Amino acid sequence: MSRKKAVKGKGSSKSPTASPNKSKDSGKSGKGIGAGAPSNGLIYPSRPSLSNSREFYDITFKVMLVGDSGVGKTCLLVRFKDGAFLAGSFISTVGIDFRNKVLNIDALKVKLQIWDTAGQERFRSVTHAYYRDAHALLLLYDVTNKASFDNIKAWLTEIHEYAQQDVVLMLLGNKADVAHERVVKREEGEKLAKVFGVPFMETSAKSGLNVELAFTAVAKELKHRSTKEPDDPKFQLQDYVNKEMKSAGCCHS
Ligand SMILES: Nc1nc2c(ncn2[C@@H]2O[C@H](COP(=O)(O)OP(=O)(O)OP(=O)(O)O)[C@@H](O)[C@H]2O)c(=O)[nH]1
Repeated sequence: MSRKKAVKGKGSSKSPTASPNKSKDSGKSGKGIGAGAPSNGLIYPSRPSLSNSREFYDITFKVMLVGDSGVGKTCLLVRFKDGAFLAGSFISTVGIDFRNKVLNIDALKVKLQIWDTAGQERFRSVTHAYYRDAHALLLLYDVTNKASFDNIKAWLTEIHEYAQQDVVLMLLGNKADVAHERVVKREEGEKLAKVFGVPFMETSAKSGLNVELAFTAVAKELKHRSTKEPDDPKFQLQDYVNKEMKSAGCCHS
């Protein structure tokens, strides 16, 4: 499969929904983020709205994929959106790209607008500008690349600097399918996540392991936060993920 990545300023040839040049959400839903929306970017249409994939939704959130170049951000998004794996030669994302997906979460249609950022250092200033609007961040490293794991601390520093304080954050160890080249143990990922107090799991864009779960868990947390009554118990993202993995029998890669 030939691969093309987003080119900042020219829109994406990879995704028909994406164009950083257009107003956010392309205005196709008539409910563009920022247009009459509260300052936190949440959109509560008075009646169900159309996402730009022409699916109705009740509420929408922005999720950003971050992490070193090559960890699999684009592949994770494509797996989630299209159920396919982008095999073959690796073409780095240029700038930023987004795609939408509507999920059914507890009787609500939740639209995730998922931003795929370029991991390369030279695009950092472009991606910084998008952090403050993100409701959730999926921070990826590659279990076959120690440097990408070691860089997680630097990514967290960057996130604390640029993202909203209450952003939903999740650490993902991607490429869990590659047993023979693994250099970061699952336990190491778990330990690091514990130190920083963030939920964690391993994923594989190639096999699909935990991909749907990662996005669903984040969508559940966001939906819970935005609809919960003061007395409602807090949604425990890590507990939810652990329970789901256990029931799917997929705790280990
Ligand atoms: N085996 C395996 N390979 C993967 C997986 N995810 C991504 N890859 C491969 O890793 C390479 C990089 O994937 P991308 O998704 O383009 O990486 P990226 O994080 O978007 O990189 P940048 O756009 O530069 O930030 C590609 O060759 C993919 O085929 C995975 O889960 N398993």
